[in-house]
Amino acid sequence: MAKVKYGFIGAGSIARWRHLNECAKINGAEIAAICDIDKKRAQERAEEFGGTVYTDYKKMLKDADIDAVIVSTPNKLHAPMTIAAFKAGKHVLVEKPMATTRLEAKKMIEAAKAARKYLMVGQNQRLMPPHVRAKEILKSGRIGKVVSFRSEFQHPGPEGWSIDGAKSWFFKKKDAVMGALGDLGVHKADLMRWLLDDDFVEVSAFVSTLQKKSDVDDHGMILLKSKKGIMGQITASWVNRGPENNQTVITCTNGTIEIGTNPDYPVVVTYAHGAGRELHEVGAIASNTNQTGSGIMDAFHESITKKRKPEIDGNEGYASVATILTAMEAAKQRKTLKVK
Ligand SMILES: NC(=O)C1=CN([C@@H]2O[C@H](COP(=O)(O)OP(=O)(O)OC[C@H]3O[C@@H](n4cnc5c(N)ncnc54)[C@H](OP(=O)(O)O)[C@@H]3O)[C@@H](O)[C@H]2O)C=CC1
Ligand SMILES: O=C1CO[C@H](CO)[C@@H](O)[C@@H]1O
Repeated sequence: MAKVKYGFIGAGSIARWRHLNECAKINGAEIAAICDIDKKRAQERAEEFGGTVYTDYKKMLKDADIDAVIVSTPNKLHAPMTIAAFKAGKHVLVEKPMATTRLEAKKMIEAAKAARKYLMVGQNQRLMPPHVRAKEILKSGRIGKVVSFRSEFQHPGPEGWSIDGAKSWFFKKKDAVMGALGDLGVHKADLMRWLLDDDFVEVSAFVSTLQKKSDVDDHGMILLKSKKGIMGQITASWVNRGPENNQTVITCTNGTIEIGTNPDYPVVVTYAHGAGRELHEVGAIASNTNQTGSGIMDAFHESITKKRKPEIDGNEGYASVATILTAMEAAKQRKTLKVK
């Protein structure tokens, strides 16, 4: 079988540490092209991983040999680049948040349908080994039904991740549109929808901008209610100066699951009424580096080669980003809103 040829738009942090790295290790995958508006950056990546260098993604998309495209650029560019890639007949893996408005997200889904190509969204928290284990435990039914949860993603801010440090686009409304809620909260909205096998129907939220360098929110909290009636809380923040906090605690009728609260045991189950504990040693929760589970690139490649719709498709991406967009609206209006 011929190799699947991939083109990368955006050669920054996530492309470098995850997508290109993972792609280079996949049998049957070829890094055919790397595009970045910063030519030097694209050239550096191409020296390391191979591929033709582009600075204009529209030119790259004209290459008929490229089968699939990975969009990892500032949020605002996700939708136009994805739609252009579908028009050029490519499959697309787009980073989260998939879009910055509901309309854009819908147009991306329609464009995928019209092109008969796959759209996958980079909501990679679902693939982290502790989260996969927690899902298995919940599914087994041994700790009963979920009642409530809290899930947090707090780290010192994108300057530690992004290629441009404190000057990064993440802090600029014109490129990022959303702040910490859109950046980290969307991971948690997606994770919780998937873990609970449920959708959020009502939200209220608070957001603030605590750092001068940011003109988007950098600290936010959402209260959520699901279709099944589960209530929970998501915190997303770029102002935590301690170690990264990527924790989830799920309370069920027969016990509690803690994910990421104990450094030695990423998943801890405590049964109700002193009926014992389970300590699970299962890999790490990691975004840009040290990923120990299978990555999103592998999942995307598998979907293409096995001709199977990606599990994290456009509709999944839509439901997660719509939860966050509604939370942002709820915060602004100081109201509880129905997720739409
Ligand atoms: N799933 C996950 O765990 C993660 C997801 N992400 C997501 O990935 C996306 C990218 O983030 P990250 O890699 O950290 O950001 P970076 O800033 O490190 O990289 C983005 C790159 O895109 C380039 N770029 C900007 N405009 C264009 C354009 N028109 N054409 C081609 N390239 C362009 C930037 O160049 P320049 O700097 O010159 O503008 C930069 O090199 C974000 O949406 C983020 O939310 C990020 C990290 C982890
Ligand atoms: O998981 C992640 C780690 O931090 C990055 C910068 O805030 C995010 O964009 C990313 O999704």
